[in-house]
Amino acid sequence: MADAMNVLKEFFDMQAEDTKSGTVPQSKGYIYTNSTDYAKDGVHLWRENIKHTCHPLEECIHLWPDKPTRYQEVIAAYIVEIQKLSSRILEIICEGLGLKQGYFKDTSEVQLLSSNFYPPCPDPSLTLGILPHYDPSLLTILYQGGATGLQVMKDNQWVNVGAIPNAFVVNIGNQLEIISNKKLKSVKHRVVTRTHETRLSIATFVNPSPDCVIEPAKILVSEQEPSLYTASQYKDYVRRNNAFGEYTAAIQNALR
Ligand SMILES: O=C(O)CCC(=O)C(=O)O
Ligand SMILES: [Fe+2]
Repeated sequence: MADAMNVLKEFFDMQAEDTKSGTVPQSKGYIYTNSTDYAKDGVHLWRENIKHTCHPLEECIHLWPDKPTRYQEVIAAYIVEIQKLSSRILEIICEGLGLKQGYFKDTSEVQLLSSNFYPPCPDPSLTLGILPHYDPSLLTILYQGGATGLQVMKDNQWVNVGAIPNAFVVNIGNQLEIISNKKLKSVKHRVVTRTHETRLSIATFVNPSPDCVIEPAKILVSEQEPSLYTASQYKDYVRRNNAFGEYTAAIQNALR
């Protein structure tokens, strides 16, 4: 975990030196953004971000940044562990919902990494690190080191998520809400900025493969509890909801 954080910090430090403002959206590879492009973003978020797909690992690893030189090796090792962790968590959720073993195998194949670097912000009242949103994933495994800033919506109030070093935050995403027919609820969250602290986070979205049909599990639907969602292929869901904002198309291409 520490290695992954270090290599991402180095990556963000290198961008500060040699990247033009705005974005490097590529149809394959990775997407780096540093919201300094006011006009285009509309909202000025206080963060830099890198996104790339991690599945299948052996096919996409060479499309990731090659500087710092250890990036590919370190992040691949991190992703392999995250994949094991998310499979375990999904097995337990599966059991908890009373679904048959292995129910999530096909729906949890694709990992998408999204890492954010939030510099200190001179006036946190003026901007956010990331706007309130729900994750379009099945699950999100978030590592935030010991940093604060993440908040979740609970009973109509923003609640700070404790900054526990060496702990992962596990967010339920929209797909798990659909499959569980809302027994599990996708969590609304945001990141606030801090005057003196930096924040580096690594979110790994555990996503269904694009063709996978997502719908409430049959066993969770009955006359008393009718289905609350219609079936949809994950790729259609992503397109319809513009799930990754202006990078939706680039990410869809990368996942193909
Ligand atoms: O940077 C964070 O801690 C939050 C990231 C997040 O919510 C996201 O990428 O969806
Ligand atoms: Fe999120």
